[in-house]
Amino acid sequence: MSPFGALLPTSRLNPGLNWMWRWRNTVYPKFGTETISIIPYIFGQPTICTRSLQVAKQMVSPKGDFIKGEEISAPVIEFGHNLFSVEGEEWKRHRRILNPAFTPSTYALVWEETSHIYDEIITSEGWSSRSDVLVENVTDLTMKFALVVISRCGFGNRIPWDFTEGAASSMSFAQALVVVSNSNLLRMLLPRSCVSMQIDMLLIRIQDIEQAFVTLDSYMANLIQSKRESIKLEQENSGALPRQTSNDIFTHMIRASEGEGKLALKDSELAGNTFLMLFGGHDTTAHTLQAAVGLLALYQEHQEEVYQQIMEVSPKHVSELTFQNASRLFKVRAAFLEGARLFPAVQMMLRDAQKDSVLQNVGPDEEMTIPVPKGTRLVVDIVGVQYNERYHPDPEAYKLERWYDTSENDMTMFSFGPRSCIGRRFALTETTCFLARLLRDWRLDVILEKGETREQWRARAMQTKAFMTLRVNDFPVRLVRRR
Ligand code: HEM
Repeated sequence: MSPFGALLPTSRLNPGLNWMWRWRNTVYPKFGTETISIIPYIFGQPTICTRSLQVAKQMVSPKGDFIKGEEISAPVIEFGHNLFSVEGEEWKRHRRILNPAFTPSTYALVWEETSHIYDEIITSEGWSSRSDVLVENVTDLTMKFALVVISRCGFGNRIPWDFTEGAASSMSFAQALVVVSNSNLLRMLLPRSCVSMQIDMLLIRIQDIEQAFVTLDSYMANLIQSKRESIKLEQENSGALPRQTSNDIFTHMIRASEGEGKLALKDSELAGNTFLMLFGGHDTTAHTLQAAVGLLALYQEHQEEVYQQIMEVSPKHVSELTFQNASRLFKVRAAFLEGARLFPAVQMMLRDAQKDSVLQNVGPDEEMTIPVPKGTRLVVDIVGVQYNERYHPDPEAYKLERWYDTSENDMTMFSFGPRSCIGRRFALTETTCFLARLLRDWRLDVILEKGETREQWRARAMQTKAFMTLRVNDFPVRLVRRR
């Protein structure tokens, strides 16, 4: 469970990053408990992992015993400290600055933009006159979709669906973001001197990684500069600019970076939070949406049920699918949440014990406690929690009704308590709108191989790979026009 171990594949000798998903049904039953420890053979610190919510809540409590140590936040602080990486009073300051950017008016904007983006997809991809469309790689579609949404609603940057950028450089911003999110761990481990050498394939790849960081750095610097200019202009012309330029998350951050006192962001923190919002607001949502689309395409009867609800909400015209009507689309939201339960993009949450401490209620005997020496790594196994039959009976089964009557506190895929995901409603809004629009127009279906059953498709296509986030392997889907 070290950065080095995380780079190696999951095997009996090394848990790697994918063990939680691969061993989800075996590892805890094997030891007869919901909290286990991993002790390294050769070097490294011991790790305590749990799939019990009682124990998990103690691990992520902001009380102060367990924190995101340097190694844990390293992959997201390349550009500066941010809301994810800081602790205690610093965390409260970052959260107070960013909270006002996540309001109902932000979500109304997210809904409106998602709807526009869907219309742009239909025209730009040439789907408007087609009765049948093959989406060769769902990940490409959902990654681009989530990137365009966060650019428009997070950064007030209204890039069109068919954007082409980076013409002058050899790597586009979108590619750079993907390379950076996939390679942070590798970059942390490799000495920078490797970067100037081009000996073999591996080192050429390292050069790509470096270029991705440079591309992203310069993109973010441009973004910050042009936003500062547009805010200045907006102040001069007060109100003459469109709403998106003044109500997005980024504007809140820039204003804080120009302020003074308690609620001010330093320049490095502005860059750090910019990266965090781009990455956190994009990668997680895209991979969860991909899983949700695959599962809906697989389970036709559930898809039909969701479709019926969409038609009840918008019987006459698509314009009836409004933000105000979003709460009536609870089956659509459930399809996203069940995708996120079965394939949680954030598969684990890590903390380090900063002093000797104790974990309470460690099963199977509820009274049991275990000592946690200072320096121990703690892991909330979100896959384990979400496949725990105590919380989700028949955990491998795809059941949308699990989510019909739930509160936000039950959505463990977004964490729990004060440090839970600040972008939860943002993600739920964009994905509910996108799925509602897509399913209203198209019936989704998987592409089976000759003689393959639907369950065999699930076992083949819906395997995972883990980088900074957990994701399902690439797969195609077919869209068959309904109207
Ligand atoms: C399906 C989509 C998403 C999932 C599954 C997800 C999951 C999570 C989880 C589990 C955490 C807690 C991590 C920890 O404590 O170690 C978290 C934190 C965070 N997420 Fe998300 N997230 C999603 C979408 C978003 C979006 C759209 C944004 C921004 C627009 C975002 C921004 C953040 C930030 C800034 C934090 C740190 C919060 C803090 O420490 O106070 N996330 N997310």
